[in-house]
Amino acid sequence: MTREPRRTIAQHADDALALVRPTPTAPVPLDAAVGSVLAADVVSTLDAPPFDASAMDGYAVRSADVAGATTASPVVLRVVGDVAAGDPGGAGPGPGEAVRIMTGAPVPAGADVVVPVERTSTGRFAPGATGGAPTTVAIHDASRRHVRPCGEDVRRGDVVVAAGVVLTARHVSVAAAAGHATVTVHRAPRVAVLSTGSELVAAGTAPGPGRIPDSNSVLLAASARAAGADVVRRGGVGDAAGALVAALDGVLAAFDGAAPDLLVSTGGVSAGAFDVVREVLDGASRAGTPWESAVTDARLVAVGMQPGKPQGLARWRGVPWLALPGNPVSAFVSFELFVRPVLDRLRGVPEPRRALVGRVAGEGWPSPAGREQLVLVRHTAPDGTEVVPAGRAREPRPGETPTHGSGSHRVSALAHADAVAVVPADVTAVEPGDAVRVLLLD
Ligand SMILES: Nc1nc2c(c(=O)[nH]1)N[C@H]1C(S)=C(S)[C@@H](COP(=O)(O)OP(=O)(O)OC[C@H]3O[C@@H](n4cnc5c(N)ncnc54)[C@H](O)[C@@H]3O)O[C@H]1N2
Ligand code: MOO
Repeated sequence: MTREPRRTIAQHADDALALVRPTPTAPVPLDAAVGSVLAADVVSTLDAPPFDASAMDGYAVRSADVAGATTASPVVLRVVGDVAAGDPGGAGPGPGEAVRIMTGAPVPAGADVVVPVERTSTGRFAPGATGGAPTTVAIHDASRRHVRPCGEDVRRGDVVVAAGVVLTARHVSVAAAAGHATVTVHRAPRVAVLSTGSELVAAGTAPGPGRIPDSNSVLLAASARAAGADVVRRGGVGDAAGALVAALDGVLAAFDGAAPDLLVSTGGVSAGAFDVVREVLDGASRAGTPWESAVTDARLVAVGMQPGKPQGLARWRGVPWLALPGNPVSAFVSFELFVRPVLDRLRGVPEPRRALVGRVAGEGWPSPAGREQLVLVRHTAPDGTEVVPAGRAREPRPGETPTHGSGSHRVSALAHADAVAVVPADVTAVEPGDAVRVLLLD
């Protein structure tokens, strides 16, 4: 029997990350850029505001005219014009004069104060232009300026959004305000997801004897898509090397002929007689086969973790390939620990690893010696710090013999978890009240 090299989670994550580089960059319209990673700083081409602008609907006046105006002792000015938002500005008030001005309009030359309409004898503006309105106005209070100075918020040349962020609606709105119609982003990673196993049937199909629904390819494809990837999915590849080789070659052309950036498979990596991914990756089995030269950098490893121990990585005709185990919870934690950081690196995230956060165990549980344990947990209160094992759809009934092991087949817990606790290898029991570190799930 050959023993696989034993790796820690951190080592295997490093090995996986080393397979990929960020995708190429290109300018993309703002509406299409949300969710992508910004590849170049957004530098403002404009001042914001681009001119001294009124912050209020009111009258633009000269401060020297209105100093000390009060309701009891107002200053009366002659109204000589209008300036609305979008007007270019134009002639300002002379001494003893006021110009009606609207919020966002450029403050005309000569004026340096805007008096809100409520602080004047007008009280409120009727809709429409000045015609017919009073030609004088009494100013009751000009103690505040209500002018937004040019460049107060942003100066031309300022970096308004820094490279490396995952763009949201907020970021692209700032890019628009800064004068841009496009931003430069990394291309979405192209990811092909394959699930292997002759027992698998497509979701929604009645399984029949010995068969089960293919939930892993749904999980991995949806997870990759939510992480910003373009995804093709090939579910239920049969447990024969030829079928897997054909499926791998098939997905190489599935993105309109462009090569994927990453292949992710589940199943077939452990010790079974029909573990087809192992067969294709394993050097001894590969020798002399038609796919011998298609596989490079292949490693089948035992990672010191539970669940998720058997893992593979390689390149298939040069394309990075992460081979995850088939048990559903194993596939899930493998995605979070190994695939997600690889996707993040591909799409240009500068720090592809997620930080763990501190929580408190609300219940205890046993943990295997010598392996890091990944436990699906849930918070007991929405904003709380206490977590408990996420559980599953139902507990054993009286008289039922509970199964042993890590429970990596119990798919239903995935619907209850909102975090994964990462228990160090030297811990053999988590006690209620213990500090635990968790990976928060989206
Ligand atoms: N003799 C040994 N047997 C096993 C070992 C071992 O070290 N020695 N390791 C166990 C561990 S740990 C794991 S994890 C599994 C991983 O096995 P594979 O990656 O080869 O996965 P499969 O055998 O194909 O499947 C395991 C399990 O998961 C179900 N499965 C597979 N694919 C899907 C899918 N797409 N959707 C839903 N469920 C899926 C499959 O039916 C099996 O029940 O190996 C242990 N065995
Ligand atoms: O390590 Mo396996 O992934 O126990 O279930």
